Amino acid sequence: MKTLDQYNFAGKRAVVRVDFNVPLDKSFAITDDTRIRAATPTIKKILQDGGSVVLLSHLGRPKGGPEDKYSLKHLVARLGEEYGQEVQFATDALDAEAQAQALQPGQILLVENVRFYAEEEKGNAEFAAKLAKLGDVYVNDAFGAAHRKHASTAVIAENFAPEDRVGGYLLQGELDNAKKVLEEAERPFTAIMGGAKISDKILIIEKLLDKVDNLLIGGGMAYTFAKAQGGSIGNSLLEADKMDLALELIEKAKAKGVNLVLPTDSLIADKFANDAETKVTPNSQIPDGWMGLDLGPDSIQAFSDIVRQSKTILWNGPMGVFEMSNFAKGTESVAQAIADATQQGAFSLIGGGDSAAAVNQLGFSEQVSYISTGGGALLEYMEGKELPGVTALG
Ligand SMILES: Nc1ncnc2c1ncn2[C@@H]1O[C@H](COP(=O)(O)OP(=O)(O)O)[C@@H](O)[C@H]1O
Ligand SMILES: O=C(OP(=O)(O)O)[C@H](O)COP(=O)(O)O
Repeated sequence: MKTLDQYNFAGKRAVVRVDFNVPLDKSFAITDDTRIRAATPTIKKILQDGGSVVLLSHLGRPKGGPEDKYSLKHLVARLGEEYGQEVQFATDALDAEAQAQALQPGQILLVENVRFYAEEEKGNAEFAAKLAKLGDVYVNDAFGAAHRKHASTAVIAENFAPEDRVGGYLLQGELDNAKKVLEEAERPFTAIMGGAKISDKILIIEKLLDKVDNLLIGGGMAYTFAKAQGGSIGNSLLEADKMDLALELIEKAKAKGVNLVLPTDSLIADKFANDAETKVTPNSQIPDGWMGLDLGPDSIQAFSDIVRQSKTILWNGPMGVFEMSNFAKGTESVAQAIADATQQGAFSLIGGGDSAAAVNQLGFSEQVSYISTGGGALLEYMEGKELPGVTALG
């Protein structure tokens, strides 16, 4: 893959695929601009070389044509601030060529949501060829969408000569950090998996069993393990069809000598609400009508101790329902332990939309080594799958 520093953009018009799929509130204000800020070094480098930039992105998952709430026009003002200059806007991805051709060196054009055309997600070659006409070099910096074989993330590259296909700084940086964890992890290496569903994370957990010394499993998915081991979990989250798999994972971990740690206690609630009644019980003895919504104090202690002694840490998925303040302590404590370990020289990589949001929301973003902009993309890469967005640059 050709890197940005190997390319001189002077006099070139670069089609840059970014992942500006950012959360917007009801009045279309951006609530987390991490992905916008993460792509800025790439855009600045092109402009500083004397090139111009045509930005392509998706926003959300529009079905069946344009929808105002998914319009990238809501990002124009924020992008203008980010780059300190005017950002032009093309209201239709298939009618942007004249505007693109009129760009002068140093200018930026943002093109409307490519997913307003169904051809984008289908990876339609004709559609991709039309998008390719918007520039004379293709830069992919959309790591968060690199696991999609869509027209603008992958197929488009075929329309450019190999020397005019370039990986952006963000794409490169994400791959470097993921590789560092997978291939050069200093030991002890601890992975912390949480969140809601085992089914989403099963492949990565299996893969990690070959890599890690410690695997800590918290959050909602821990209750399927507790139930599979014969415990009572009340109304806690359960994927009943994954109980056998949970037991298999425990056996595999044993066979591979991995220290798989499950929570021993939980903070349980009598309803799924911040003002619920709460108490602490062993994870295997949750009464009917109650549900585990966070780690209990013993589990927090055990998880934090292991994290603090680790030299490489990978975290994906919150330890409880951190969106409700009364159930955020497990997630916050693990984040604190990661921050402490990082300060002692450990390398910490945070992946997954909700984990990244938790780290940002709880104020730890400056205290970890790297927060990935990819959710699914990072997991797929770590599972050993090929990322079409990266392969296409070859
Ligand atoms: N004990 C629990 N019960 C129910 N939901 C939980 C529990 N622990 C965590 N969650 C929820 O899991 C969600 C995140 O899951 P997931 O999407 O798998 O994480 P990520 O986006 O980090 O990969 C959060 O919204 C959180 O509230
Ligand atoms: O938000 C994204 O991925 P993520 O939810 O895995 O972090 C990317 O923009 C990809 O979006 P998609 O999952 O609609 O293809």
